[in-house]
Amino acid sequence: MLGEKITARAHTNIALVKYWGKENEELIIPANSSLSLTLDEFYTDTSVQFDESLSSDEVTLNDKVVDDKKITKFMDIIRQKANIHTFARIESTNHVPTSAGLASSASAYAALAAAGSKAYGINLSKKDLSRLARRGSGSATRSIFGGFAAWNKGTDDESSYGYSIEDPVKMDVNMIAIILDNQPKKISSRKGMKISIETSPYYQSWIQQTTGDFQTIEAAIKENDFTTLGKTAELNAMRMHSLTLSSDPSYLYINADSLEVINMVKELRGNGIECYYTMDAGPNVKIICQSDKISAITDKLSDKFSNDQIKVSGPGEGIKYL
Ligand SMILES: Nc1ncnc2c1ncn2[C@@H]1O[C@H](COP(=O)(O)OP(=O)(O)OP(=O)(O)O)[C@@H](O)[C@H]1O
Ligand SMILES: C[C@@](O)(CCOP(=O)(O)OP(=O)(O)O)CC(=O)O
Repeated sequence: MLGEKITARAHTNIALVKYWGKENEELIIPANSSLSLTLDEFYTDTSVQFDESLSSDEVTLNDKVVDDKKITKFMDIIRQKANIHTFARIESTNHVPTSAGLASSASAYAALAAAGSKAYGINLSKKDLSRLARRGSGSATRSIFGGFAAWNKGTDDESSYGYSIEDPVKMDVNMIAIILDNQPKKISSRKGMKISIETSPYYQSWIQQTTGDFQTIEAAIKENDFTTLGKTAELNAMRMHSLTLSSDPSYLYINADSLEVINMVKELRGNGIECYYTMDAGPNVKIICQSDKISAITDKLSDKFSNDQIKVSGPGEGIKYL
């Protein structure tokens, strides 16, 4: 028997308050709540169809056959919920560089959760969809929602879920991603955050600080206060990266090109062009700015980077079926 083929689209999100560390690795319960902006330019389309003639899941990612145990493990969670033990054909296309700190795992598992659950006949609310997506990759919890979204830390599977803070977004806010390297990173976020939580002597301070950053950014969104949002997001990102430096062994996602972009942002700011930077588990930098500053920033960036390395994105929408 062949099930119905279901296709879902999920956009990536970039955290303004980062998730960096798990309290429960199996269930992916984070050590802190996080908050993000979903982006319209980067997304994943995934289709799922179960097929009784298959003896294992058949997965293609960007038209290439992949053998990824994480995907099968995730599909097993869906199969268990649906009580259907048939394997599936899964086709996924990333309109975002894979594994390069541009949150491909966020859009990937949000799209797979939505397409997979529906293909196996389970209808989930957005909250339950976010709990399911979380089991694939933590940041995917937030990609179920558009605009500003959050992931409530919680303490167990039930209480650790995503929710919308504001969608559509009222604030004029954009992100400019500078693609410095589109190769998969050497230390995955999963591995990196594990080293940090286990060895950084500053980890507890991070938890305290990031709880305050969450409240500050949440209030800034409500008050349409771009300056506080940008400043706090920049600080939060660097606080996260300082955990990587203070870990044993220490590691670093920031490279020489990232530093060059960071310095450009500081220079632009010094010249009255308000903008802020954030970075995830890879060297690419994302600049947070308002619409009237985009051309001044991209002009400056184009002194050093080519046009196809510079991607401007506004707020994106939440999960949808195609
Ligand atoms: N469309 C997809 N479907 C299923 N799995 C995917 C897809 N795209 C990426 N992945 C998987 O997601 C993982 C990449 O996630 P990883 O967390 O390392 O990087 P990232 O998401 O790009 O960056 P970040 O650390 O900022 O989240 C890899 O295991 C990759 O195979
Ligand atoms: C730096 C981050 O982008 C880390 C994201 O980590 P992942 O969600 O990729 O990790 P796993 O849950 O282990 O799959 C910050 C964030 O998105 O909040």
